[in-house]
Amino acid sequence: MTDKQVHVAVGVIERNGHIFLTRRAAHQHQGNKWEFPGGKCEPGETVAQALARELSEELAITVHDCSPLLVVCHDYGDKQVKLDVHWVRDFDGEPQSQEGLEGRWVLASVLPDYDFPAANVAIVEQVVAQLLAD
Ligand SMILES: Nc1nc2c([nH]c(=O)n2[C@H]2C[C@H](O)[C@@H](COP(=O)(O)OP(=O)(O)OP(=O)(O)O)O2)c(=O)[nH]1
Ligand SMILES: [Mg+2]
Repeated sequence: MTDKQVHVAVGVIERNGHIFLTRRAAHQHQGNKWEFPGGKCEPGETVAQALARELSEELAITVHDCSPLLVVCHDYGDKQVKLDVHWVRDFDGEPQSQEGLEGRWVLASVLPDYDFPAANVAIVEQVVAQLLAD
């Protein structure tokens, strides 16, 4: 991982075939795009710890367990990201954006219709393929 690369813990929160998405704020990097909730890993944290912290802060849910799905490295030019994507199926609470962002449950089959950051193409493919296989 290079110095400039940002390590991000990303959660695919799934319940009954639906995935919870949030929409990034206009002023943020990749503003107004839909995303799988998550955020940057802090020094000394495991990805699972970072994900649990971010989802508690951003959505007020308690993650009990998560499992690795895939890692996506992407260069946006202005920023390089390493997205460490995990399934989140074992959690308590109803996700609700604590930061005033738009959020919604989306049926997996319509995920390709959403406007995500470029790095998310591979994630969406994996999620749809896995859920159709279930
Ligand atoms: N959470 C998340 N970030 C994504 C996705 N796809 C994608 O390219 N990103 C990028 C956008 C950002 O450059 C980076 C996430 O960093 P961030 O700035 O939102 O992290 P954070 O939640 O810790 O935010 P902050 O504390 O800096 O406000 O990863 C995604 O699906 N989910
Ligand atoms: Mg975030």
